[in-house]
This record gives sequence, C-alpha cells and structure tokens, in this order.
Amino acid sequence: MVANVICGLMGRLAVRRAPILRIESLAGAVPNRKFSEKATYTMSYETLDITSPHKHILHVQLNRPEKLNAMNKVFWREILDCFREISDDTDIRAVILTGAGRMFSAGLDIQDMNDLLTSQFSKKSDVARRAKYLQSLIGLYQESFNAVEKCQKPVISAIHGGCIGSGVDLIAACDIRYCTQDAWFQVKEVDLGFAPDLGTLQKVPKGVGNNSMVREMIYTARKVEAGEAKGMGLVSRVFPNKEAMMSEVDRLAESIASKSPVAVQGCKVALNYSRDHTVSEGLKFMQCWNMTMLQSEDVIKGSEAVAKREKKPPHFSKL
Ligand SMILES: CC/C=C\C=C\CC(=O)SCCNC(=O)CCNC(=O)[C@H](O)C(C)(C)COP(=O)(O)OP(=O)(O)OC[C@H]1O[C@@H](n2cnc3c(N)ncnc32)[C@H](O)[C@@H]1OP(=O)(O)O
Repeated sequence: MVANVICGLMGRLAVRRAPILRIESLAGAVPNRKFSEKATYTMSYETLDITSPHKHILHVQLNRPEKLNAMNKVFWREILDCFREISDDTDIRAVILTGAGRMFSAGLDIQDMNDLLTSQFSKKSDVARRAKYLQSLIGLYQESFNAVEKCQKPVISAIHGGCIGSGVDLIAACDIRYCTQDAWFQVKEVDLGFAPDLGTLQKVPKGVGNNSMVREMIYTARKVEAGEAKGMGLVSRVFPNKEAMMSEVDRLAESIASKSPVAVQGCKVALNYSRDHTVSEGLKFMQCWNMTMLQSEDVIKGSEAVAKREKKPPHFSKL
C-alpha cells in the first residue's frame, strides 16, 4: 500500500525514474571522502556540502538543489556518516545545517523510495517478509537522524523555503532552529496516507510548547508559516531573508564555540537524557556526570574569567 501511495504521488510529480537500488546497497554505501593531512575537515559527500566558515564551526549544507534537497538513498547513508564523524571530531564545537537552493528540503525522495519498494516488493509476495524489509529500512533512516540528535556538538538548523516531511524529522533532531520569513513547515505524511516515523511525532511534541498546535499541524498536513512556527516554539527566531539569518546563525555558532566544550557538550547530553527520563533520573545523571566534569581545567579557567570579569572568554582546549 505504501508503494501504491508513493507511486501515485510520483505520477503527480512526474519525476524521472532512477536506477533500481537494493537495501544492501543502502546499508553498505560508502561516502566519497577525501582525506587531507592538513585539513581537519576531511569529509566530502555527494549530497552534502561541508565547509568551515570559522574556527571550530562546521557548516553542513543539504546539497541536491535541483531536487529540492529530497532525501535519497545516498543521503541517508551520508548524513549518518557525516554526523558520526562530526561527533568525534575534537576540533568542531558547533554545527550549522542548511539547505542549498530554493528550499531546505522537500523530504523523502519519492522517486528513490518508489524504485526501492518496487524492486524489493516484486521479490517478496509475503506480507511478513515485506514488513521485515520495511522495518529494517525505517530503522536505518531513524538511525541517520539519531546521529544528528546524538552528535555531541550542538546543531543549529537554518531553514528557508519549504521544510517538508522528513525535513521536519531532521530539524526536530537539531538543537536550535532559526528560519527565514518565507519558510514553511509541512508534516505531509497524513496526506500520503501514513504516520511520520522518523522522529517528528516523538520529538516535536516534547520540544515545542504548543501541543494543540503540534497536533493540528500533524493531523492536517497543512503548511505552517514562519510566524506560526515561531509562535508555537518550533523555531526560535525568524529573519527577513537567508543572508540575515546566516549572519545571526554564524554569530550564534561562534558564541557556542567560544564556550567550554566540556560545559556545552555536557549540557547537550544532559538535555537529551532529561527529555527521555524523569526529573529524578535526570538529576541522578547530572550527579554522576558532574562528579567527573567539575574536576575539569575548564571549570577553573571559566570561574577565574568570571571572577575577574574578563571581557574575552578564556581559551578552552579541544575535547
Ligand atoms: C520509510 C519512510 C521514511 C520517511 C518518510 C518521509 C515522509 C516524507 O518526507 S513525506 C513528504 C514527501 N515530499 C513531498 O511530498 C514533496 C513533494 N514535492 C512537491 O510537492 C513539490 O516538488 C514542491 C516541494 C511543492 C515544490 O514544487 P515546485 O516548486 O513546483 O517544484 P517541482 O518542479 O515540483 O520540483 C523541482 C524538482 O525537484 C523534484 N522533487 C521535488 N520534491 C521531490 C521529492 N520529494 N522527491 C523526489 N524529487 C522531488 C521534482 O521532481 C523536480 O525534479 P525534476 O527533475 O525537475 O522533475
């Protein structure tokens, strides 16, 4: 049925057919990386453009503008690898996530999914085997966005134009969301006949104050404009255009990058933990975390700087 829905949508979009792919290729795809001895940032991807605008800051741009940054099989593997690498890179302290071209993302690549399901479903006539296949596929896609959420460095998404379907799942995995005045958000899945499965239903209601509005957005699949998105707490700031947004996002990332990475990364892991646990479990977690981290040199440096009312933040070493 999912295949039927997607095939129907493809007909309406009239997107050209792409080569058939297999789930094995999805799981095993290797990103095209260039390793350089000098550069800290060695990542090179087909669907992502990686740059470093400032020291300690990495800019990850969804980079399939001709397809409105629709998420194809290569993307799912690359975003996973990219954010796992960022998470372990001691030089990176904040990440900016944007989309190239007309919009942030048109969501799941429908052509790709159509080909995937057509090729796989034609091999499997039994419902249990098809279900198993879809279970693995959804699990892989969930893992991709979990890598963004679990990335130890704060991820700021800067959204312009449309942010549709799995685009909303992706920004829900980010720490901070800014958008332009022309941005719109659409949890489109109910229009396609299924429930979102990559994080929107779990993360947005917990992260956004207006639960009534969240449900309205999800149940109706209607476009939510930038002003409304800010009103409900889905984004924290709205800017007149992308240039203004990027300049503020840079400042925000620089501010985060100037702080102690021990403190910032500790906050992220604790905020994520607390979202999924009770207050007392969260407090216990902090007790254990800080019984080690309070002994860090960053605490001494930070405290001295505050006591002396230093204008500039101290130099914090890589973590
Ligand atoms: C296992 C399940 C896991 C995840 C599930 C995720 C669910 C979702 O993400 S649901 C949302 C799916 N996305 C959509 O329904 C959006 C589809 N696109 C559109 O409705 C329109 O393209 C538009 C975003 C409203 C923009 O319209 P317009 O400005 O007229 O541009 P187009 O000419 O339609 O598009 C330009 C170009 O991009 C291709 N494209 C757009 N969206 C997708 C897409 N989602 N997948 C693949 N390709 C897409 C479109 O075909 C055009 O390509 P050409 O080569 O120029 O034809």
